[in-house]
Amino acid sequence: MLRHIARRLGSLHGQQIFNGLKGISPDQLLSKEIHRHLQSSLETISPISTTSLWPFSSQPRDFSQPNSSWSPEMRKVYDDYIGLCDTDSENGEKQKGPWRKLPSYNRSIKYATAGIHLSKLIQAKARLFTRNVKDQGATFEYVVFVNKEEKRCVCVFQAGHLLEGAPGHVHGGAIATIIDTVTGTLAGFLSGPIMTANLNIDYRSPMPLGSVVLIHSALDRIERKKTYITCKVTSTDESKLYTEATALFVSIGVGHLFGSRN
Ligand SMILES: CCCCCCCCCCCC(=O)SCCNC(=O)CCNC(=O)[C@H](O)C(C)(C)COP(=O)(O)OP(=O)(O)OC[C@H]1O[C@@H](n2cnc3c(N)ncnc32)[C@H](O)[C@@H]1OP(=O)(O)O
Repeated sequence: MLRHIARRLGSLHGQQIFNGLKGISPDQLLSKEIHRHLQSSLETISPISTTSLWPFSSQPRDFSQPNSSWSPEMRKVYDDYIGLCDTDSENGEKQKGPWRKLPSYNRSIKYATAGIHLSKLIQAKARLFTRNVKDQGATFEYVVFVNKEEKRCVCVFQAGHLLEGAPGHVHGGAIATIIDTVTGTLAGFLSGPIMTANLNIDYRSPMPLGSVVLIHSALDRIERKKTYITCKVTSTDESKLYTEATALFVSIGVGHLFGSRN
């Protein structure tokens, strides 16, 4: 199917996409591309050439950029981590930092080369659960920073008013969602395409709506197809523990999503 779609796109775009897929199975295609993009800078998608006839934008929107709904606390933690990321110095040289901010799109497929175009063709109405509400600040505001060397990440998360569970506090399912997302992002970054097999959560303290918290995730171990991640959710000064979790992700070929076992 992907080759068929690429053939149609390729006819619009100088055969670029289809030629790139020759000899590669759909499984290999997305596995390779998604993994390569996650492992590399994750900064931009390689855009395919566009013509004025092409109705779609070629750059996906990064949802993990500051916006007016962010509290000063959210912005301060974000700025602190940005200060630890790769930067361009005044003389134009790259300065290495231990952290990297990951972009966040409203569909995972957008991480793949030409994924923004494929996303218009495959289940076009689908949206990532955590990025499906347009009202900024209403649900999940979050940014993930990853430290590749230490195989861990930190997510700055501001919980919006539509995430209520117990009165005035964040729903346990919403907390599970953001934990699944952050631990899954780290597992995907380290191991390529994965799915959640197991998620264990201990809720230690209620999290007030509007809270800004840190979600610390780290690799525990990798055994064959299994990637084990540990997770702690704390206040931004790390004095308060809200939640602890462990997660198991199993590596998949993309064919797994279409019913084939490999
Ligand atoms: C893109 C970036 C940004 C994107 C940012 C977004 C990130 C979002 C991340 C969210 C991800 C999700 O929510 S995913 C949605 C929720 N998850 C699902 O729907 C998954 C449904 N389950 C499945 O499809 C399957 O059961 C799998 C893939 C989990 C496992 O497939 P399988 O076919 O059973 O795997 P199999 O090869 O037999 O097993 C491999 C090894 O894992 C072990 N194993 C398998 N399942 C389990 C289990 N539940 N608990 C313990 N161990 C297990 C086996 O014993 C074996 O161990 P050994 O013999 O090697 O010792």
